[in-house]
Amino acid sequence: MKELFKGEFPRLVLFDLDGTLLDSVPDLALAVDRMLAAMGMPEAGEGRVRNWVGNGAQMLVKRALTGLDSPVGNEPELVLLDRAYELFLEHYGTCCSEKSRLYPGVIEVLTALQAAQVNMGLVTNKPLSFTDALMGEFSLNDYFSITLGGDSLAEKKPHPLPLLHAMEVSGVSPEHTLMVGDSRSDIKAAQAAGCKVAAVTYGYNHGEPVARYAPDLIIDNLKELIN
Ligand SMILES: O=C(O)COP(=O)(O)O
Ligand SMILES: [Mg+2]
Repeated sequence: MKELFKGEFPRLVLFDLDGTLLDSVPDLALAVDRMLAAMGMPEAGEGRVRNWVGNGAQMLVKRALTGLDSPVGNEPELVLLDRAYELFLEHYGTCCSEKSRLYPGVIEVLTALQAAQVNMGLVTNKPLSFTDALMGEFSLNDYFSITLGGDSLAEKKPHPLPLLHAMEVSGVSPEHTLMVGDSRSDIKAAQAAGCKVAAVTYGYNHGEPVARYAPDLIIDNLKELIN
């Protein structure tokens, strides 16, 4: 990544959570399927849920209720959505760290960047309450000076607001900032915020290759950031 910053480390690295640091789909699928079962609907399964993660919990629930990747124009009824969302929150709260695991190299990379005095932030679309719980569970808190969830601000990724906010709070300009994520939302948010973006190939990008969104760097393993 240093090649993107004139041979230096960036001053600020913003990480996405789901699909970038944490393989969270097994537990998200568990909660979605428990929600669907409670509503008398057929289960979706991990394979389909994998394509539905990345735009926040509300959108995940909408996709699960409609079975559609893009439910815009086919919105579920509000009472149904409210009930389903409530059930999802309840179930995910009980299982969010059951099968989820950090990807290989995560702690090594965060430790190396911290040692190099790079400022780090976590910018996820996951609701903040679950984000906080998972960060505690996986001992991630000490690495990040700022954590933003999908419900922390008025907009979430792909809107640039959370990235711009993290930069402002950290006192670092876009030209010295790198976003690291797994989906088109991360890439689009970074491009709109004017910072560089590295995309991992192993995460959840709605079944599309990340290259389609032209990130500045594509990596198969997080450790490539520090090599
Ligand atoms: O949609 C989600 O909740 C996951 O969000 P993230 O990939 O931004 O961490
Ligand atoms: Mg992600």
